[in-house]
Amino acid sequence: MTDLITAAQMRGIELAAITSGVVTGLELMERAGRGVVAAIFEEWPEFAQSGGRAVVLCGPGNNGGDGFVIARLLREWGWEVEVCLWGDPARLPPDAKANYERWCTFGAVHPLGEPVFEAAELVVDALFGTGLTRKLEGLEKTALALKGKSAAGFPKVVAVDVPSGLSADSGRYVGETDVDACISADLTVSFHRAKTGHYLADGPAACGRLVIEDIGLDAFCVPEEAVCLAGPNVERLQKRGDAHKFSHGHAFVLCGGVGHGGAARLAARGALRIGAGLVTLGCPPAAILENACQLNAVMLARVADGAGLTEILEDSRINALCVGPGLGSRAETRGLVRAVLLARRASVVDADGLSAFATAPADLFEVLHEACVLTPHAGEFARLFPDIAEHLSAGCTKVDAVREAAARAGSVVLLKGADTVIATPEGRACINAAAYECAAPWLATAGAGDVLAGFITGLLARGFAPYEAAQTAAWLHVDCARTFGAGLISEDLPEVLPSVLRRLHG
Ligand SMILES: NC(=O)C1=CN([C@@H]2O[C@H](COP(=O)(O)OP(=O)(O)OC[C@H]3O[C@@H](n4cnc5c(N)ncnc54)[C@H](OP(=O)(O)O)[C@@H]3O)[C@@H](O)[C@H]2O)[C@@H](O)CC1
Ligand SMILES: [K+]
Repeated sequence: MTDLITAAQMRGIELAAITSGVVTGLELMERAGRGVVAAIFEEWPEFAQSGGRAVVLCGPGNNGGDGFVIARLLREWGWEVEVCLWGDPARLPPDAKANYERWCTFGAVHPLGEPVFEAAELVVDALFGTGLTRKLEGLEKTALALKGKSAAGFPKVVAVDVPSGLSADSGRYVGETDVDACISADLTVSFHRAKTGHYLADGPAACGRLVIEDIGLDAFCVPEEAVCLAGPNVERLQKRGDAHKFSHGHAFVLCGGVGHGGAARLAARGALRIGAGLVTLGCPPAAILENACQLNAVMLARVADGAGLTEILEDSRINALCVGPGLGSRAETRGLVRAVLLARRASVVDADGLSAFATAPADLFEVLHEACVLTPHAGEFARLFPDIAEHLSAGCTKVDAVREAAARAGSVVLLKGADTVIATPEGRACINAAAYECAAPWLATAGAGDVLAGFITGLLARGFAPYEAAQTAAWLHVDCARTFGAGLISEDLPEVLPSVLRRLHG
């Protein structure tokens, strides 16, 4: 599992290293600068062969200090380097000042004005890193100039730690800085561990490609509350040779009325493909014929209302439920959700199952329990947790928002997006990022969320714990989309799952 940390956690690790006496701040800055230059040459090997012209933009803190190191190292490689500084050199922090003074023995430092980048092959953004605390102003002309590349794609823009303007925690532009006033990089080089902001919100688009350089801090522990990148539990996904269908559980998916069964059928298909031993679709009596015409391996049951469902759930072998996809705003929806949750089985509450409680979220929280997974998209989340959604708009990170929501709901919450965040009531959290080498643009398609709900339900039926089920399902969902590629529609997701599982089990 890849750990992700916040800016404050990174500062804590750096401080622990420096106070332990094993390394100085100056040495860490040297390692950071060296790491950036190594990453640049790895990304563009031609830059290591022949020197070129580089402009290094340095800011008023230690990010700027890294910039002075990079300028010196590039110059040693034969590059012609120009350095521009934002702010007053007399006010640089000590390590940055030491590297500023060292650079001054080689070349000039210009005030950051309107640099001319046309002739540069490389621009290094060492303006602001993890210390950006407020709205960034005055960078508009520079940022815009950098967005206009030559026909050959120059200059390449490399951000040190984070592209200036972006929050290393939330992945959003600090203080609602206009995106045009922020740097967009081709490559971002960060240190020790990726930060949550590299994967959330605007982070991936602003960072370009992301490389993490080791600066020798591994002896200093990652904090317990670190977030990780989601990954599948490959071992648990495998099935034992001696098992029969009931040992893989029985998933039950609630279905909408006539003409509204597609979403639940997609979920049911997902649950079956991911390995639930049996899957039953529970639909209103009038919709039996419609569903019978479309289903084979998925079984059918009549469910008129909450009371009818409670009767069916007397069969204790039904061990995982999915309620919400395609249920609509029928009067029965709330009753069905209540019946599902009062049965105290592992359950996924999605889509209309969540929206049904928009006017009275407390009624839902009252019956939720720790074996549930809520899978809202941003709109459903805002309806259930309006105050938390406001914090999110005000700059709180998506991780913190989902943690807060999970604590309130007393259930696992999975907030969908290209940066899906999953959290438990106790504060464990992971990000399933469809970004960088895992980008899955074709996943933004109708019904994809229904299949995800089905995947989670299927894993719950197989006995996965809720957080583990949500994490593994979310990862597989993105991997299915990436494996299928262009032209993906939701029906394809369950069908491509076997090849994804085969690859995983190699
Ligand atoms: N941690 C580590 O292990 C390592 C860290 N390293 C490097 O250090 C970087 C962090 O350095 P940092 O803490 O000095 O912060 P940084 O981003 O340079 O900015 C701080 C300056 O910006 C100013 N400022 C803030 N907002 C502003 C605004 N809107 N407009 C204008 N000014 C604004 C702020 O001013 P103040 O708020 O104090 O008034 C302060 O002067 C990190 O990203 C990495 O590159 C590596 O060397 C190796 C290991
Ligand atoms: K930067």
